Amino acid sequence: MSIRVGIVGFGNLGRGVETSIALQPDMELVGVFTRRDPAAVATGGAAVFALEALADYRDTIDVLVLCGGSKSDLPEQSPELAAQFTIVDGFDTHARIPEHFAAVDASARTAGTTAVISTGWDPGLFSINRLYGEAILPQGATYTFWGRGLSQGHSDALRRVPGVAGAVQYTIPASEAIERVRAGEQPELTTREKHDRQCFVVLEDGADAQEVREAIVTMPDYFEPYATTVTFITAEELARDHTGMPHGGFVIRSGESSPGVTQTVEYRLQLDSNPEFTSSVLVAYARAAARLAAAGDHGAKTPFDIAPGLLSPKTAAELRTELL
Ligand SMILES: NC(=O)C1=CN([C@@H]2O[C@H](COP(=O)(O)OP(=O)(O)OC[C@H]3O[C@@H](n4cnc5c(N)ncnc54)[C@H](OP(=O)(O)O)[C@@H]3O)[C@@H](O)[C@H]2O)C=CC1
Ligand SMILES: N[C@@H](C[C@H]1CC(C(=O)O)=NO1)C(=O)O
Repeated sequence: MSIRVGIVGFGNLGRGVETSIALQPDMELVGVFTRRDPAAVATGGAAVFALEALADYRDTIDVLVLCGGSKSDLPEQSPELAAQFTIVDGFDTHARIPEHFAAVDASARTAGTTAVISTGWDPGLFSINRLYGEAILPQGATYTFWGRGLSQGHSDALRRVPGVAGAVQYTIPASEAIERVRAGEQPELTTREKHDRQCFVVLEDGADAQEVREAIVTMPDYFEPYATTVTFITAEELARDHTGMPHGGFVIRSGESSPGVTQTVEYRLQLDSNPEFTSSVLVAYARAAARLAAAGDHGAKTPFDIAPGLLSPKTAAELRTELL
């Protein structure tokens, strides 16, 4: 029996989820549900429906993959849709994950659904590797570096600023900080000492550039903690120079298992396409969410709560013989 999937929101992630589902032996895509006019949304072949039509699909969709923006879509959509469906989201406003979890958990427990939140790569796979490092090497230091690459969450946050017609954000890691970490110094590094953020913004006609710049650099959680630059460009330049979405980074845990015995754990990603990779993670967690829901394991989950085997289309017996 295939897992029947719905996509909510059709942007970079939504397109990636459609592509990823086509690669899965045990999944089928029921359709895309959008807040826009369905006729205006071009998919790779998937049927498109108005978001309001979702209520008619409660018996024909096993799990929804929510592809909205974390700045303002998911805080509303995830709790709302968890009241009707098993869902997966990539909510990535780290400072607000506890409150997002609480809101989604209350909704899912009341409805008897399962909701996997904050999966992807960070939060997500990087979070899991930070946990492994700290559980295995209690004496040590953990570091996370991203980029240079395009952050979808920060680009989405830029696009939500009044007066912004289009935007992208690149994350730049501090090479000196990386060198100190790799040298085993275990330095104390502030947020500002690890990354800079470069924003490229297209203004709406009549928007005030200084007001937009100020709204960006002071934005809590996203830009305020960082050295952030804002460059205004034309829509033509955005379309010509900023369509690729490569990214990547690494998590490193350096610690001592006994005095003088240093152990280093590193997990690295190098991504041609941030959205296609993130979508692939969301789809694997959609499989886990559907299985947890079928087993009656309801409420909100983070990637920490989910056994890795649930992500695989292989049976537990196959995993024991092939991957253990
Ligand atoms: N955990 C992780 O590691 C990661 C998390 N993410 C999260 O994924 C979120 C979504 O990223 P991304 O897909 O790049 O965001 P997009 O801006 O591409 O899409 C967000 C939403 O905007 C709407 N939209 C898309 N295109 C248009 C358009 N042309 N006109 C009007 N509305 C549009 C869609 O909703 P609708 O169809 O309803 O209009 C869509 O769901 C990010 O905010 C980030 O938080 C991303 C990467 C990694
Ligand atoms: N959630 C991020 C995924 C990684 C990238 C990132 C950053 O560049 O700040 N933080 O986490 C994204 O939206 O791309």
